[in-house]
Amino acid sequence: MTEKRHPDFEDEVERLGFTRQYMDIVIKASESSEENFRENLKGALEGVNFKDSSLSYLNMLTNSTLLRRTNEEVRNLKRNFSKPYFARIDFTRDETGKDEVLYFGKVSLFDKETQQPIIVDWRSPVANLYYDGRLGEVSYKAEGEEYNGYLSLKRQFIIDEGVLEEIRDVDLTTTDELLQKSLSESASNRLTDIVSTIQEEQNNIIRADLNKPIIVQGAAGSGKTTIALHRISYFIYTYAEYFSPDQLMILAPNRLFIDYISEVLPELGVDRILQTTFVDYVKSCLGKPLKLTNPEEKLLGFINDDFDEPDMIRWVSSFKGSLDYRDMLDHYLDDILRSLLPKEDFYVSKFRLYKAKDLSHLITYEYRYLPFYKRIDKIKKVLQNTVRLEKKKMLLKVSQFYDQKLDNVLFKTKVDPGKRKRYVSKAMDKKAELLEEITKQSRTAVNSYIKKLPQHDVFYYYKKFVTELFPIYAKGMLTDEQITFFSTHQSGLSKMKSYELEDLAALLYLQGKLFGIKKELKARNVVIDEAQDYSYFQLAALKSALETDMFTIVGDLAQGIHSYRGISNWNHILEDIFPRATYKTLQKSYRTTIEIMNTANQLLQLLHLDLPMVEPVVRHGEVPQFYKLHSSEKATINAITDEIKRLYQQNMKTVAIIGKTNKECQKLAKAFKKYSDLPVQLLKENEEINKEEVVIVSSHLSKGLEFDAVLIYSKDEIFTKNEIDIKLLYVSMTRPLHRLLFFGTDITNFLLDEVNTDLYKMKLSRIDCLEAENKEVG
Ligand SMILES: Nc1ncnc2c1ncn2[C@@H]1O[C@H](COP(=O)(O)OP(=O)(O)OP(=O)(O)O)[C@@H](O)[C@H]1O
Repeated sequence: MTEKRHPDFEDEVERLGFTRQYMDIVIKASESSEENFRENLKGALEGVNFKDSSLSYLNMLTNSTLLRRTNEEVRNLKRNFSKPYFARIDFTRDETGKDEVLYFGKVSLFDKETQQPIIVDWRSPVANLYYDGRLGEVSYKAEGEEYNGYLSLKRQFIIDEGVLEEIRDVDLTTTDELLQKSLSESASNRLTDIVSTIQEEQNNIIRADLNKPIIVQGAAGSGKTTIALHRISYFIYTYAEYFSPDQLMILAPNRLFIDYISEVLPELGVDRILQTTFVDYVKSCLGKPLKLTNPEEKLLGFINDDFDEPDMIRWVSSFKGSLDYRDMLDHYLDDILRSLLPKEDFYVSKFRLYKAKDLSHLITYEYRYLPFYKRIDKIKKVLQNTVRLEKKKMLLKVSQFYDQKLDNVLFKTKVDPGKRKRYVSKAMDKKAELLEEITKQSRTAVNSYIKKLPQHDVFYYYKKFVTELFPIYAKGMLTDEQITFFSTHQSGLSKMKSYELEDLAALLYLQGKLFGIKKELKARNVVIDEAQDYSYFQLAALKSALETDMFTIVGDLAQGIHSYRGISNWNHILEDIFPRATYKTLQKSYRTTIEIMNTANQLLQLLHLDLPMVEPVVRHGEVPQFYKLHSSEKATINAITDEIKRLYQQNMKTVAIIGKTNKECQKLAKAFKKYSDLPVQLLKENEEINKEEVVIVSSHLSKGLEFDAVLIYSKDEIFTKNEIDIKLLYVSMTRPLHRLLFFGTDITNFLLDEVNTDLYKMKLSRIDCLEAENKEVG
């Protein structure tokens, strides 16, 4: 049922030709002036047979303006010109009994004459039939209505540079060959879109209720990042009228990762979305530079067992990420609010225009929907309005009062003229003085009144809390030992005028509650990747500051290398932070081979997490191989270089060497520069990956990335059987698409002694073999 012998092949070639010509004409119509368009069209139409369409040459000429599209649409058409669609379905609609033939691609295109779709966008509701529907009776939903019908054909196309290469009809028995083909290809160092091979379980996540948050626990390589990006694309398409892409935000673990996903964004039409990291985002929200201790140092401290009191350090980190900490801050916020309530009534001159009690009521109740200092702004406006309204009245009252007095004196004949004169002059002075006072105070009273209220920034409030007030709020909740440790820890940071990553949730939370977040930073829909490394409070603070629960949260607890500050289960998040969320899991891994996944799965079991084993999509490869390091550095580098060259010969395009920590990687990179002719790139967090070079990257930074082949290297730093190490090793082992090699002083460096021996191979490098042969000959 494949290749060029397919009976419909010629028809499909013709259809593809027609589609491309139509696209070409639309592009030209949109880009050129009317006159040029006519000229161009003559050329474009030569030899084109529009037998399938009702378009005629004349029609096209008269409709040239109708063909015009927006710049964005033209850009999309151009982008997809070489591969306009990837699939087709034949669907007979119950309602009308009509047969519909629909081609799915990454743009939509309509025949202006017949109003028939030439290409249907993969995000349209009817495309669900392709992703979800088996052949036979099927249905799909669009705008709340259900449509039924009969699906008689599902066809996939492989089109390369505008040429139809293959057709495959998918039925119940055939496996998804397009998926197999796509998975066997090599990694480009950038994520790609998968619209033509989205699987049913993934489609369910992409299209899950867009009005609800979603949390996805997905195995390594199950497509979480990819699916999250496709869901945004689907969201933008569905809500194009209500949302603009700049109201969405992607939070990625680091800059390197943003670069890694950046290629897929324009392909999916979502490149206008704000892409940032949690740290950068919080910094923008706080609006002031802040010094942050290097979070990796803490991770390394745990990895290397550097801390005197590791349990307490771990406790502080996890406490600052907990909802208990948030609750404590809520009590503190109650007290801050109390401190902001006015103590004095508001006067202009002798006139009391507002009672403090009433203003407090406004702050506490009427404006409770606003951040505290926004409420004060409101109060300011209320007072300014009141003054404006009352000013005339006050002036009048004073004038009338003194005029009356003066009248009385002037008409009292018995009064001594000298006395009267003095009285009049005094009264007139008093009147003038009061009028002036009212006029002046009307201008200044509000500002001076508001100025008396506490005016501090978020850093002041937070610092006061952690360095002074903490024991008060923590009393009864924490032990004395914990309180003392916390206070000392924070004072140390404060002395260095520094914060640590774990403080950012609290700072963001306080900022949101006290001052609010600037409009341009207030995303209405947020995607969080690698969410297992977030703390509960980080998620709660984002939700609170952004005032929305529209989050797409994807992660994998098995890769939670920051679990000392991160989350350990999704239930807590579902119950306490996002109760409206849909929860889904992805168990299939699309990245790597069965052989590599089997080995990684055995490590996963050491973690005793309540997670099922990862199911690799059926794709075989070589079992992972272990190579023993040489005693001489030079010989080791030679052996590794030789193996990498062999990998390149086997068409592995991207190769990475992963070491446990950056220190191990630095040493290796140095040795490589000395002894190897292969160019290497020691990857840093803010760098782009260079495809041409062998990437050397530390295990924690490799999270989320993928390469054709991965060598895990361990000389000075071994992976021990503690939780962080197992996770780091698991992350490293799940990066390759095709090949996994271990280079170490012993198999125990990689916990391979915990793995069935048939799941990996002990190998001698070619250089070792040669040496062994030489010895024998000798
Ligand atoms: N349906 C699919 N068709 C083709 N390729 C797919 C599909 N789903 C996932 N992939 C590929 O599998 C690989 C892993 O995807 P992705 O990086 O999104 O997974 P992940 O769950 O985020 O992984 P990790 O947690 O390990 O970082 C990518 O190369 C992606 O293109």
